[in-house]
Amino acid sequence: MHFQWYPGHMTKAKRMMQENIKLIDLIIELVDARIPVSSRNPDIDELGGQKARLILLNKSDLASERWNEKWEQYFKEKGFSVVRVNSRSGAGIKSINKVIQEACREKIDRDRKRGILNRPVRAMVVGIPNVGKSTFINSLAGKACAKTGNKPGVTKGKQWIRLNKQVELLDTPGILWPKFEDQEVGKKLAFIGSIKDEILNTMELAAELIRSLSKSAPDQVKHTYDIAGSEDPYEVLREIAEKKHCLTKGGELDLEKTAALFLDDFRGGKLGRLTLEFPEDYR
Ligand SMILES: Nc1nc2c(ncn2[C@@H]2O[C@H](COP(=O)(O)OP(=O)(O)OP(=O)(O)O)[C@@H](O)[C@H]2O)c(=O)[nH]1
Repeated sequence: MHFQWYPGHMTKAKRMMQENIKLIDLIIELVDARIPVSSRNPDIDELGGQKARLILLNKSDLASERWNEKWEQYFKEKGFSVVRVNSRSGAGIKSINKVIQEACREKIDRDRKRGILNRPVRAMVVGIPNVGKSTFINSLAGKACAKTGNKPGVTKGKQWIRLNKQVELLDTPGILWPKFEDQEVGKKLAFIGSIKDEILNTMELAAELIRSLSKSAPDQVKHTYDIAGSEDPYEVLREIAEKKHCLTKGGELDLEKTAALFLDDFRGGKLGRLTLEFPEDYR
């Protein structure tokens, strides 16, 4: 299975990010809690230089809570501030302001020593496509926020969202590109739906996901669909098709449709909260 992306967009996005990073104190990086490493682009570590760093384990509602905790610990050990969030419901969002202040403590102290008081921290949200950047910004900013920008002293063309007296957020998130060269990474991104399905073989992808879950969460598929659960992933698709009466017009089992349904169920959390990669594989 091969995955592709569009190199032109990547270069432009990287350039924009390099320009924007100069303006900010803190990088808020969203990752998908189900695949916290595969949904990052390690280039951000180099681009970010000395900036304060906050990692948000977003879509934490779709990942296993036990593994969310372990991943939080993993990133903290690497020197990041970390918060688990569900940007859709707003869970975890309230604690962010305090964490931002802590993450930027050095900068705030430095300012204070120079006699600069109450200069807001400036932050930028970054992450791969579909990780939830817009949802997060809306959730954090809420309705009460006012857009600043295009005023004297504010960089022309940049829009800042004033979250409160202490924090301003660049209103356009930075798009990072995942590491598609690694086929394992590409596969996981496809599982969570971050690569367009049209360029992928749905049945093959569903079979791969079934294979992967049979190792990490062996009973989940069986329980969800109340099936015996064969060793062969294509047989599992057949079992699901039978249970769901997923048939073609000619009355045959419609495995293509079943595969799409299965992937939708997984992505929507109907199979339960499932994490697809684990910290011990990245130590
Ligand atoms: N379950 C769940 N869904 C989420 C969460 N955050 C975002 N989503 C959903 O994920 C999808 C993508 O969210 P967006 O905010 O559009 O993602 P984005 O990173 O701005 O995407 P691009 O514009 O492609 O860069 C939407 O369907 C959101 O509703 C979350 O914490 N939990």
